[in-house]
Amino acid sequence: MYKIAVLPGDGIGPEVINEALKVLDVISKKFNVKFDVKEYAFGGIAIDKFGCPYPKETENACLNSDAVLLGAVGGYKWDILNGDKRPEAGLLALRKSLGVYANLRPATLFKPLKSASPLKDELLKDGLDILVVRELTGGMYFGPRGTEKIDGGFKAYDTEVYETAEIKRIAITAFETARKRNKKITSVDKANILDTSRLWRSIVNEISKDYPDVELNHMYVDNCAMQLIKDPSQFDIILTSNIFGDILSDEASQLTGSIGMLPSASLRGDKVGLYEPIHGSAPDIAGTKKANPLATILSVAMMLEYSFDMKDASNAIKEAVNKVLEDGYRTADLGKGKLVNTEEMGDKVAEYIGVVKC
Ligand SMILES: NC(=O)C1=CN([C@@H]2O[C@H](COP(=O)(O)OP(=O)(O)OC[C@H]3O[C@@H](n4cnc5c(N)ncnc54)[C@H](O)[C@@H]3O)[C@@H](O)[C@H]2O)C=CC1
Ligand SMILES: CC(C)CC(=O)C(=O)O
Ligand SMILES: [Mg+2]
Repeated sequence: MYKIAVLPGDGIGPEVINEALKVLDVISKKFNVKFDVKEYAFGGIAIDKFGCPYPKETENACLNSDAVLLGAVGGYKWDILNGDKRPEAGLLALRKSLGVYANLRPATLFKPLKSASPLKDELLKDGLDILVVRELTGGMYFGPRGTEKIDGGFKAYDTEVYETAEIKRIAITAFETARKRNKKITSVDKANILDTSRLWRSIVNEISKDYPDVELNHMYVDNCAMQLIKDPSQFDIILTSNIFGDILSDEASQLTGSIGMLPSASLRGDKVGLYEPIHGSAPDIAGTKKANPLATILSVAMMLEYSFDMKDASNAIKEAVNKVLEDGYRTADLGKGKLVNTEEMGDKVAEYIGVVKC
């Protein structure tokens, strides 16, 4: 029996989580594994109910679970709040409390979605399979920040801080992962300007000495943003900092057809893993049944693989997603096809996994 703390969150979060749980239920029956699934308040909804985005009860449940499955947080309603009072601050606190420093974001193009990608056919002939390995518990989002009143207005600052140990461990994750993939890493930084990036680069170079079989190159982040569109086939693993990984993975997602396709796993060695789609709470489409649940469903596939060592079950989900897309079913973000809403897409994946619908 695996204990899963589920944090639906805000906006489309609960909508996509419903579909992910539908799929998990089918997996439970097909693979005869029990999941103890409990939902907890998190994000804006927790602010409304308890006055804080990451209540103690939720934190205890997450720390005592085998895995955490998250929808998304945030929304217009809470945009007037500042700093630690915001739903997004709860997200940072969750990641920090679990210590999940390694955020794996696979940008994979499912073949049936080729026409939904903005890339030309010749750039997609070998498909698209990039893994962004993003440092998740340090850097700009966790450095000192503040706003102070000064003559003539205000002064606001955010600070990027990285220590050797933080860079070492994420670099090791990337090199170990590279050995299981195509042995190629592009480390992305801004070492022509930032001290943190120069430290990043020197430590990545140092770690690379232990992995002579893995090809390493370095690229500035502005160039990387451009190269991703120009020729994404040059990338296999992109190893980068918290803020750069956040931005580049949203960009990479678009090459796969939609941000609604990208799952993620946030890991820390053998500790509790956190699984979430890379997208946010999409308040612009919340309540319209337009949300694509596949990123969250694919996050369940990552959970099965990384936290529960259930590779067959994980593959069953990925194959079902591919088949559903092959048969032409599309949520609105995926372009032309047999238009389905959020629930219908979840139903289709559940059905295609090969168990009687429940
Ligand atoms: N992990 C999390 O909980 C995250 C939360 N946020 C929060 O989410 C809120 C909205 O942020 P945005 O910048 O608009 O980013 P977003 O990722 O929520 O949405 C960006 C665009 O992509 C679309 N989109 C996102 N997910 C989709 C899906 N599954 N299916 C179809 N379309 C989808 C949205 O409709 C929107 O047009 C903010 O409060 C933000 O802080 C943003 C990113 C991550
Ligand atoms: C809302 C941010 C704190 C995080 C984010 O955009 C992300 O992790 O993708
Ligand atoms: Mg983001």
